[in-house]
Amino acid sequence: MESSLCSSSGSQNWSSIAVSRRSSGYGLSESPMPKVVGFPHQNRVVSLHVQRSRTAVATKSLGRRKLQRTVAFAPSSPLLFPSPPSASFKTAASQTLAQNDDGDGMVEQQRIDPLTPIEQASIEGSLRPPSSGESTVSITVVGASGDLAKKKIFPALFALFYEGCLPKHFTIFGYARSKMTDEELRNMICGNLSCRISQRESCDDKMKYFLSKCFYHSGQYNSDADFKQLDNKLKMHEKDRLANRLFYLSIPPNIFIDVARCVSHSSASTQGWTRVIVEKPFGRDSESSAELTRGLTQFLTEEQIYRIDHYLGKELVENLSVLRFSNLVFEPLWSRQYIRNVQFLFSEDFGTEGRGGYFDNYGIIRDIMQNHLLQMLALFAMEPPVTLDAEDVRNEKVKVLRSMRKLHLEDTVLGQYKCQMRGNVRIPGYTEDKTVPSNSITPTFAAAALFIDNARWDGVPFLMKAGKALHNRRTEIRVQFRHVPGNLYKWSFGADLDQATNELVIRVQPDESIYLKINNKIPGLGMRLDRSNLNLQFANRYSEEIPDAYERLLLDAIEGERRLFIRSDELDAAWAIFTPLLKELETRKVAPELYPYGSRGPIGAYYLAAKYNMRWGDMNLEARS
Ligand SMILES: NC(=O)C1=CN([C@@H]2O[C@H](COP(=O)(O)OP(=O)(O)OC[C@H]3O[C@@H](n4cnc5c(N)ncnc54)[C@H](OP(=O)(O)O)[C@@H]3O)[C@@H](O)[C@H]2O)C=CC1
Ligand SMILES: O=C1O[C@H](COP(=O)(O)O)[C@@H](O)[C@H](O)[C@H]1O
Repeated sequence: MESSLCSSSGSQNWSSIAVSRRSSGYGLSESPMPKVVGFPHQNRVVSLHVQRSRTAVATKSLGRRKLQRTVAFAPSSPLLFPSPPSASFKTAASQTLAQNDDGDGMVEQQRIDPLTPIEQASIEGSLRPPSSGESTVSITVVGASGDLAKKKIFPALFALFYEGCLPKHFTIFGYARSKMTDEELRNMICGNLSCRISQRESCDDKMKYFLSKCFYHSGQYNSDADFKQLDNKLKMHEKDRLANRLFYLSIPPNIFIDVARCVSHSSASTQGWTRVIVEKPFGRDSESSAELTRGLTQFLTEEQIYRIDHYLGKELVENLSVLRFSNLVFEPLWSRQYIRNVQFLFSEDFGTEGRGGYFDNYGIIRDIMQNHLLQMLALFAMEPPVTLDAEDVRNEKVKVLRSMRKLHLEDTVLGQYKCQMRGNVRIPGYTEDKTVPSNSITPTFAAAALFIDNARWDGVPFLMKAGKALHNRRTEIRVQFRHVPGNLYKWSFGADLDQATNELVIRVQPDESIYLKINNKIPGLGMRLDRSNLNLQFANRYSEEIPDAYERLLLDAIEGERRLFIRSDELDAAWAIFTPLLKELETRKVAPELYPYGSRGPIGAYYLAAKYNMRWGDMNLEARS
């Protein structure tokens, strides 16, 4: 159980990897006192803080969730968690380093990179171990006065604290230009905090304690002096402990680079790690995305940048690989041989209310398809990774994204919602939003047919559909299987054999579930067939509350687990698929088809599916609940 994992005794000891050029790379568990190991690495020193930690045991090969699984199977096995680790483990870790020194292209290239200020500081700092032997994590939410911070980030941090997943020593800072006292920040946060339904004990006490660890600093986003003041405040809280710092950039993208510079120059940890979570949008197309990456990497290493896509933190997206790779009934079917098409569906039953200013500059393709749906597609379609390590998984994602055909207009349908009457109430259309230009042609709906030109998926349409102001709120992956060859019961389906195809539905939200549509005999003396669902509904099966995506991702960032964050080459590959279409839309000023608020979207989407001889799974009668 996740909750028991975080609450268990080891949760307050943290591993710290100071200047490792590779993210989840090297972790050793040794003694209660942190040690600093310096590795001469040609002209530079790569150093590791080696500290007693449950998570630090073999960090490279055992991620948190792998540990979790191990705990679940053998909770009391002393062999699984040797403490201190065996000599053989230490040797294995040293060999990893030696191998990297010798032949690894990535490290080779890094040898000639100049050190960033953060690295320089960290390297210098790492030669001065902290005197107390303890470590602390400081989390600064930049853009703390904003919507995302209020609704998602602070509540997720509290949930982690509530579950015992934050280390013993932690401090949370809000940073933004708005003037606010610590108390005002706490008042702003507290309305959105909630305790897990399953375990409400000491809820009020925990909230009070958590709020007492939250502080606020007001400053400009481009002011080194303001970030230096933040640094001083952080130091007061960190005392003489080894300080690790996480910055969450919950701000508009045009100020990402200013903040990265200020963090790097004025607020980076000089001893422990410094990591920066960056929110989407990561650019508007291939060029602007590459420019953003170039800007950020002037001040941060790629390993310090955690590009967040909150869909990767959703329970059923995380479950996708488990479903596929650990079930014999699915794994062999996962190819063009058995799968006819795959659909990635996103719908919201509300418009862009309140976010029209942001949205109009991006549109639904950039807001949902290029990131959330494409990330799910990559996880769905990638080849089996060598291990579940971040780099192995991300390598496979990059490969499958690079095998995808570039998207063009003829395989796309665009829509924009218009006003609709509900009884006597008039629900305004997109362009009636005051923050949206009245002649905007930004799509609030899009459907697209994508293809992966590799051996596994050749010819299989991967359809995406995403829209705002539709009839329901739902995110799903639908896998439609091929017809059964020579189906003995085909007479019972009439002319429409499509009625008989098996369909696997992974409902990401709401009402998380996985169900498989099968053909079944209706009980009785006759022979009548019926479509039924083998249904795994999470709410019925599991009593645990499903954690919010931001909880998982924040915890991963604190632990240095990078698997669910987007690497820069992955981002490049993702933009390469959509940029030609986005350019085409801009130059040709393609007008979207209007659809009424609360409807099922433009009719054009049906024709797109028909072009590939398929139907949208969410349009079947049985999917209409
Ligand atoms: N809200 C959501 O659901 C999602 C948001 N995102 C992304 O997360 C980030 C934060 O989202 P959200 O909280 O909604 O954003 P906000 O627009 O609320 O911005 C956050 C804070 O940034 C500061 N800010 C806003 N505009 C500017 C500006 N032009 N120049 C300088 N500072 C500015 C404001 O703080 P102050 O004035 O106090 O400095 C504001 O409180 C954005 O990048 C967004 O795209 C991603 C996914 C979902
Ligand atoms: O990133 C975004 O996601 C939300 C939808 O997230 P969900 O977790 O509520 O499904 C979307 O509303 C927003 O437009 C987009 O920027």
